[in-house]
Amino acid sequence: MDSSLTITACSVVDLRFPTSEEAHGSDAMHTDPDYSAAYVKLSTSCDGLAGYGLTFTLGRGTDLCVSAIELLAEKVVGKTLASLVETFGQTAQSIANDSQLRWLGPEKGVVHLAAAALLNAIWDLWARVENKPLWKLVSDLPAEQLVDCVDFRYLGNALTKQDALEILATNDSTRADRESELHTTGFPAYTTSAGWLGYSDDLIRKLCRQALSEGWEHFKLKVGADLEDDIRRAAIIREEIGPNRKLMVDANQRWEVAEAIEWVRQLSRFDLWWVEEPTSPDDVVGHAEIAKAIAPIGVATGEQCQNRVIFKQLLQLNAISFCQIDSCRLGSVNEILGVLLMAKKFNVPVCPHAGGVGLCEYVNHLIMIDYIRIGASLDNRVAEYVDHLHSHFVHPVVVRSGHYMPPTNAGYSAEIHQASIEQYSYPQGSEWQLRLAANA
Ligand SMILES: C[C@H](O)[C@@H](O)CC(=O)C(=O)O
Ligand SMILES: [Mg+2]
Repeated sequence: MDSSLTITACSVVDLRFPTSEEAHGSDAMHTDPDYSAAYVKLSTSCDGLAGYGLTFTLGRGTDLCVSAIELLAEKVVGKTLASLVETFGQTAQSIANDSQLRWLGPEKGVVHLAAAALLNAIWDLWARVENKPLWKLVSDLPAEQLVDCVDFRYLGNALTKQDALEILATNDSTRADRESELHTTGFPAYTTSAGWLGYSDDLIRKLCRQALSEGWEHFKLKVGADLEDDIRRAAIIREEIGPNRKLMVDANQRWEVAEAIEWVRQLSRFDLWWVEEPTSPDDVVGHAEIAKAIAPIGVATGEQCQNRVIFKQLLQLNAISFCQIDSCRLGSVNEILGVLLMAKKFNVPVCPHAGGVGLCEYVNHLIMIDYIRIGASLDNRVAEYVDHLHSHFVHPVVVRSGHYMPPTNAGYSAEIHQASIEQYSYPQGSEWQLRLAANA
């Protein structure tokens, strides 16, 4: 790497896509999501070379993330890329732990989402400089360097640096086989695209049939608002997909603990594989209680787990059977690597969340890293796929017969077409100007 390559500027755009107009992405708590992103570009001293990153939001409030990223940017602008990634775990820690901004978290909420966007852009830049897709950059790192990217603070009673090195060492001799397997068959995925809460019964049927024809084997249905509706919708989807394919449900935090147990009991006739976010993402003990009561149906959670400490507790208390990392809620690859390593140590499969804009593009890299270097298994592993907004990305995900294929372009895949930015930046983009004028 050219050691003088310097980050010269950080620009941030508030991008919003009006997905709520057709209920795409809707669930029992988020009834009108406009899939959105605070989108970062890090310009550099090398003309034409930039790093791109984003954090996922739901519409209103994206501007708060934009402001937080602008505040954090002073930690990277003027720095060389080499100095930032040399001890990347420390860089991540310094961004997540600004001595004043941390009061707004710490390591949670808007400021942590902002940290993720900024760090995602640094990872993208590093991968571009090395001319590798992000997953390949990380998969090729020497074990010590990979482990130095992790922020181990607060993990000591669950995962040490030594544990991490041992996990990597155990997987080392077989990693090339797994990498070549990914090139051939990809990583298994599931679809949520047929099951959004705001979709009509007819649309669910139609989308199930379409997904079956595309080779999907795992389906997720949104539930939690009304039991009778859930029973009817689950019956439709089970009828369409048959008895042998996997069905998961997602309540998006809608229930009290006892209510979750009873609701799942009512839905268990549809042979559920997991129940996702049954209650508050902060209620670790509640998750453990639900997990015990509904077994063998598994509890899955993570898309709104604010940081690695919550994941640590969920794992320590046997509260989850599926660990759903989120590429933008955790503090980027640095914090995610720590969670992947903990999940491996506790023998819990990682099934990343990807319902959002750009999240499929990101998890595509993360599952490759997990399979090649850390989790090293496909047992009970599926990554989420949703079929929205991919055409806005310069290098969109490639999914074949229900499997994510390894990205081939250099970087972390978050770069968005300039034309899309001009249409969907908020409020000045042409699509929003049309809508704002129509509503005036
Ligand atoms: C608001 C989002 O679409 C959310 O429903 C995504 C989600 O829970 C998932 O994909 O899982
Ligand atoms: Mg979910």
